[in-house]
Amino acid sequence: MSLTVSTMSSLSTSYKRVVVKLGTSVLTSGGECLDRAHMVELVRQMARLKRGGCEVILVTSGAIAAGREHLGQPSLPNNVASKQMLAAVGQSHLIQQWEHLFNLYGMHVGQMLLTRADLDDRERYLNAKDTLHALLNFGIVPIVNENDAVATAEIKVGDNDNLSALVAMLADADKLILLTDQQGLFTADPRSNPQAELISEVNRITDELRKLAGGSGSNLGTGGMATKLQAADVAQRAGIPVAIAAGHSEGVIERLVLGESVGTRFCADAQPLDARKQWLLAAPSSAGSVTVDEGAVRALVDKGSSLLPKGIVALSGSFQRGATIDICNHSGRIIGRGIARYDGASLAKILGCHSDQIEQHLGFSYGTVAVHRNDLVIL
Ligand SMILES: Nc1ncnc2c1ncn2[C@@H]1O[C@H](COP(=O)(O)OP(=O)(O)O)[C@@H](O)[C@H]1O
Ligand SMILES: N[C@@H](CCC(=O)OP(=O)(O)O)C(=O)O
Repeated sequence: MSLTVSTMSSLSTSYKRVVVKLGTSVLTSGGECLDRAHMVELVRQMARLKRGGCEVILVTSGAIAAGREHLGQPSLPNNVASKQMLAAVGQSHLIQQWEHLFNLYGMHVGQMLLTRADLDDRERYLNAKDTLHALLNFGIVPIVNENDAVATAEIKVGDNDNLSALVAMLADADKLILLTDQQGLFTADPRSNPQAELISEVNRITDELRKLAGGSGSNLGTGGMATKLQAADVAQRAGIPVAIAAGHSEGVIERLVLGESVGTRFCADAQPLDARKQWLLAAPSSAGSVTVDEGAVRALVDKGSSLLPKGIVALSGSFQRGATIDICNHSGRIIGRGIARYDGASLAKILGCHSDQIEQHLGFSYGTVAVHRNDLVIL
């Protein structure tokens, strides 16, 4: 069978670029193998979208499931090495499937396997961005997954929900669609709470809402609703609206981009963070942390001020000037992340100091702030 683009109708939408994330639960339909019939249907919808002038980026899970399938569902220890081995086997089969299916619709695909380390420093982040945009400019569908085979705890994003939010930012997407095995976010995990109700719209992600979102109810998925909410939070703040919906609802991608209310919708923030702060929010792992006093918390959170050495009470990690550091409150909760204007050793000498004492303590000064508000994002 060979379809061509000319045999298909297109779909007219106001969106210019969407990221579609497909969880393992959708790609396997809850079973042990990739559900190829359903994958065709999802590609059909994405192809229609593309034909209507909307670029599509696919973030796909399923490498581990595909590896298990290809090796005949071996019984392996449930450890990282087994998962990495399965992902190494499965990723090539997964991308082959996607390539084959998109080719049926006359479309080319390009594979991008990322880890957090690839997005950690701003230059690498911008490189990844360039590649993504080059694929899109060439009319190619980028297909992204985490590079599980090499990702260790320190360098991995860890779940494809958060990865899809990073990709949506990299791509400057105007919609992020997270497809899973539930209709959306419920008031409790519907697997264990049949009375749970679907939440159709979320303006702000609050701590109460986070408490409703549990982990994965299956042993195939990673992260469950908790990571989907983290992803929605990041995307919202970058000005990207998000939908969580069921991958098996009929025509779900088409209906979402046509503006139909399907699943749970997260509105984009009216005042999105600028590009540099988006990167800070999303990408870096931090090289150290500072603990700040309550006055500093108020100044940072309520007034949007810079962090001064005076507000810092403790410091950990040995970091360079220019490193990304976490900012914690007295109970150790990370309240922000920013770029240090002083290296850790110097900062340790001036914490608690008034601005006019800095030079006296160090014999030099890079200015009065420890983390400038332009280099600071509140979490
Ligand atoms: N409040 C909630 N609403 C909906 N689903 C929830 C909730 N809390 C936990 N879950 C679980 O999250 C699962 C979806 O996440 P996950 O298994 O990681 O799927 P995917 O492979 O699509 O990423 C659901 O099957 C459900 O059991
Ligand atoms: N990168 C892994 C999937 C990780 C993940 O987040 O899975 P899921 O929760 O099903 O989206 C894989 O390809 O198997």
